[in-house]
Amino acid sequence: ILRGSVARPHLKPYMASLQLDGQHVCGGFLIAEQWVLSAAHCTEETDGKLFQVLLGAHSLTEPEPHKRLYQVRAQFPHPGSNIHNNKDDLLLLQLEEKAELNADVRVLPFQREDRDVAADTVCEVAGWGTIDHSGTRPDKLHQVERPVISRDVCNHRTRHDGTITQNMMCTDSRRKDTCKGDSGGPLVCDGVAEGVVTAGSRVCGNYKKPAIYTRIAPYAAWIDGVMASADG
Ligand SMILES: O=C(O)c1[nH]c2ccc(F)cc2c1NC(=O)[C@H]1C[C@@H]1c1ccccc1
Repeated sequence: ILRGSVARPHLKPYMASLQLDGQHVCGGFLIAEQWVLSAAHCTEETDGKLFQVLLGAHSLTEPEPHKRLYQVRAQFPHPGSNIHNNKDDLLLLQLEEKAELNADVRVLPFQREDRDVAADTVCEVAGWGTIDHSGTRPDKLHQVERPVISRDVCNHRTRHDGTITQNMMCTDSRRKDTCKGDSGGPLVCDGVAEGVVTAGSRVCGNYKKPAIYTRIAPYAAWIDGVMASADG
């Protein structure tokens, strides 16, 4: 998160850190007791290894009362996701067991009504991604508020030039922005997850390249289907 602030500890109890060998790779969030939603691109350099999911954390390194690392039983990248674009950039992770819910570990509801969030709506995004242009990685969760921008503005030829589909949405990236390592985290508007930070490589903090999110509502049926089919 660029030019945000350290989050209030454990006030975003749905946040997950997807880790490999103890290293944060991407964000994610708890959508059900045994399920985390993230971004499919985050699995690109894992050569088939499964993530581990850290829940209940504020600091990535310090001991905290409800912090716990969960094993992943299975990972389900959306079948339409691919390395060439940001389409269908969603990843469902089934935890090895149901997460123990408590003050620091809680499910975040996601939007099921497929309607665009109005432009200028101020939403919030959090993550353990880079916090400055030299790529400093934070130990604590950061957050930032960002206004939604319309798909038309985001698709302008000087911005993302028509690549933003109906299943994507954008927020203003002037100075304050998401950045590498924040991908997979939720864009939260009025307490509901509306989008997932896309994990395609993208410049951060440049107003000409707004942040891109996968809208969740269009994928509600896919999410429900995967959760229902995997012994759950
Ligand atoms: O965050 C992203 O946008 C993104 N997209 C990807 C695609 C493939 C892929 F193998 C990884 C990623 C990845 N995450 C990262 O590189 C994470 C490792 C870097 C990082 C940044 C800040 C703080 C901690 C760790």
